[in-house]
Amino acid sequence: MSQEINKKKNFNIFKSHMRGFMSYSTERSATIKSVKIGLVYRIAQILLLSYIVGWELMHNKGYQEFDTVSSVVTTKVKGQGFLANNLTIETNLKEKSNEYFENLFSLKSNVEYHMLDTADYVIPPNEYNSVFIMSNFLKTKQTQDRCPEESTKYKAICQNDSDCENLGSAANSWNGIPTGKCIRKDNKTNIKIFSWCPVEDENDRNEDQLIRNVLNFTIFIKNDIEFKKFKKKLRNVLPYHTNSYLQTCTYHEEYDPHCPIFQLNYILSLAEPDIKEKYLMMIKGGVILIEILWNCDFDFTTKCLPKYSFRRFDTKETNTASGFNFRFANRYRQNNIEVRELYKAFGLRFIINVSGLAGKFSIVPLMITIGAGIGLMSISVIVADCVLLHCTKKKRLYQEIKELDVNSVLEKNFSNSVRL
Ligand SMILES: Nc1ncnc2c1ncn2[C@@H]1O[C@H](COP(=O)(O)OP(=O)(O)OP(=O)(O)O)[C@@H](O)[C@H]1O
Repeated sequence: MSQEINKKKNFNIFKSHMRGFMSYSTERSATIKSVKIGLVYRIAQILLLSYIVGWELMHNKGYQEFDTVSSVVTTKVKGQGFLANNLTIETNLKEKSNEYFENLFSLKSNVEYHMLDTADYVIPPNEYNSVFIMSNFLKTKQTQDRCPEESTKYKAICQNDSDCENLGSAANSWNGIPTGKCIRKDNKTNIKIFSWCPVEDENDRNEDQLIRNVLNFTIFIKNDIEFKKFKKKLRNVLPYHTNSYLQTCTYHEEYDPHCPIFQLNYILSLAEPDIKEKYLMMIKGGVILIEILWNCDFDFTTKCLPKYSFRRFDTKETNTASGFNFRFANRYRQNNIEVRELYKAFGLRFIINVSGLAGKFSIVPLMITIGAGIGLMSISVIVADCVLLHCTKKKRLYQEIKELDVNSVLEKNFSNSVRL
């Protein structure tokens, strides 16, 4: 008995599923004369239309196809740097006034100078999308020998030879190999090492290691770009930029925004507005990003001009690991002994970053934007339907009209005709 009931139940479920599956809903148009619904519908239409035309078509240039920039950058630095003899820098730099720093880097009439040019202070001479200008350095003439380790190194100071044992990993950052002995020099007793001697001494810093006049150096940035899709090649050296023009112009945001020659002082004043920080950067080193932006619209013109911006990339002066420096050495033989001049170079690393996007009218993106816009317009119907079916007094009636069940109408009509 119960088996038969179950069978019947399953058959009924199957029948209702089949009825659902075998039904078809078709669109039906119903005109509702209501100011409120009409207003909601039109406002939704206007908003969508202004979004499609204003934002997608006009602002996002939905009628254009785009291409990103491919670029090559080369640089050339010019300017005369000077080393002044026998003047010392004071150590408490952070407490010094701006005038003190200005004095350090400016030229003075009463001192003897040693001149440096681009081949001396640009290291290495040529780099990809980057240039390093040395503004300060520490030079140590060295030979292979045994000498005291620098006092600032961890565990480098000793009292007697027994202190030279069990150094562990402390000696990893040292200048040479510990010999296991102490050595006394200049009223200090330090561990003796086998190394390039004498070792570099950070505390022995003279003003003559600062390169004066650095702020007046100029960088010529030659930037060639290409938008492959549009077969367009452009450069930041413009047709009216003659050699004599390039030798005299310097970039200025307002007065000469297209001159590709940049004065260091101008770049630094935009990248680091704090004057003291600017000078500390030249003493301890720093990194500056030069951004070149090519945003081009080739609809009505084939011309396009770059925009430059400058910002400091490294973190400002902190007590640990601030600044930017590296070492290099010049080697030669003197009296048949190998000698090297070790340079610890501090300076400004300029990184040049080129980005850009070009757009040009094309029928395909225009059609895609219009098609997507037409699709979006149906949202206005959804909004009006929502208000109609859920926020009006006659919502039940509207729901019935909207979701009309044809079978029930047919049944009603049939019973009416029978009655007649
Ligand atoms: N950093 C710079 N500051 C000022 N002028 C520059 C700078 N770099 C190049 N110039 C000048 O721009 C012009 C074009 O430079 P480019 O390097 O193409 O030619 P160049 O004849 O090899 O230059 P040069 O021999 O003077 O280094 C030259 O007149 C050059 O002197």
